[in-house]
Amino acid sequence: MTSELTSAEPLDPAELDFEGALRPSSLSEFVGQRRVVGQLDLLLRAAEMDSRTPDHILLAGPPGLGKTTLAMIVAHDSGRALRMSSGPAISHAGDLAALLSSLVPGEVLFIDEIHRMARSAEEMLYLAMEDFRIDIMVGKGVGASSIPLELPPFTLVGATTRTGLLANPLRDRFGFTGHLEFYETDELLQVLTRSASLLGLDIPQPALAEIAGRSRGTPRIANRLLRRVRDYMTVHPHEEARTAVDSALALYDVDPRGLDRLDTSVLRALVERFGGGPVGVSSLAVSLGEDAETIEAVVEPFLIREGLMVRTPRGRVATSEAWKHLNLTPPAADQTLL
Ligand SMILES: Nc1ncnc2c1ncn2[C@@H]1O[C@H](COP(=O)(O)OP(=O)(O)OP(=O)(O)O)[C@@H](O)[C@H]1O
Repeated sequence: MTSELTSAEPLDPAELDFEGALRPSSLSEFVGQRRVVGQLDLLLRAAEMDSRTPDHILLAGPPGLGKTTLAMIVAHDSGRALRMSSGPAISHAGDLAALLSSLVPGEVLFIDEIHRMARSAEEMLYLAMEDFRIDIMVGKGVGASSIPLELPPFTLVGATTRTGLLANPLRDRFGFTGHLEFYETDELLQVLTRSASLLGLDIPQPALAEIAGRSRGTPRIANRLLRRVRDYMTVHPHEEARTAVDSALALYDVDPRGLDRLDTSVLRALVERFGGGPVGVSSLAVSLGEDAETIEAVVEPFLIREGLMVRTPRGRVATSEAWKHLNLTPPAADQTLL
């Protein structure tokens, strides 16, 4: 299991409060993701000039990159109310019907992990997104009938870590899909500088830059590491800031490149148990007792971006860089795929 510190998911209520306090509330405060931010800005401004509800928006990317934050900003910047739900909370069509029928005109409906919504609800959503109406089934069997229900116009913002799991008809009904990318280190430094100032922490830039470089390209993780470094500095007030960062992060198994315990164990399994691959993600997951979806949605995108793993039609393969990172000798060139 991954540790609390390096998991890209929000975990407990204290964590959520902490995240809430650091969340940027407008597009101008949102660091990075320039392409998606520019596209969203245009979409919102055009809708405002035409006095209509903005098109439905799909936000895709690994956890902790700012999908929920952007959904909140869409509501805030367009002066609309926001309703929040998530795919796992919509376990049948009735849940979605209740949600949709209680929307106020123009409201922004955010559905996190939309790929995990029940299939029957997904089908109901097609009509709701396109025509702002749903058909409610009454009764069962031969006596069943459907009652059409008009909905107020609304903007759906869906978030997913797995676009591939969304049915095409659902994907096609979003007017815009924004793909969020991992952040560059200098962008994470901006996130951390802002967070440190909001939290009233006096941490020098080189120490913040070190945290930024070890945050897996993810603002949520950057903020969480900052919190642990702050704890460390509270307990060891005389330690120099840059050394304190190294000590705090070593304590939580964050390696110099930002790989956490789960990243390292996936890489190790790939190299040591499967000779560097190719291997299927489900075999990797079973060998580690981990969830295949977590590996696919959280670990893999980061290892691929770091140039440590590649996806091939035959499975996942460790690059020679991965062997080096683990201080192991790669097999002879004629045996490696890369
Ligand atoms: N671009 C950004 N600038 C500053 N802070 C950010 C940015 N993106 C995310 N954050 C910070 O990271 C935290 C996590 O972001 P958020 O909850 O929006 O991620 P998410 O992609 O929705 O994750 P999940 O898919 O797990 O819900 C937020 O509390 C916010 O403080």
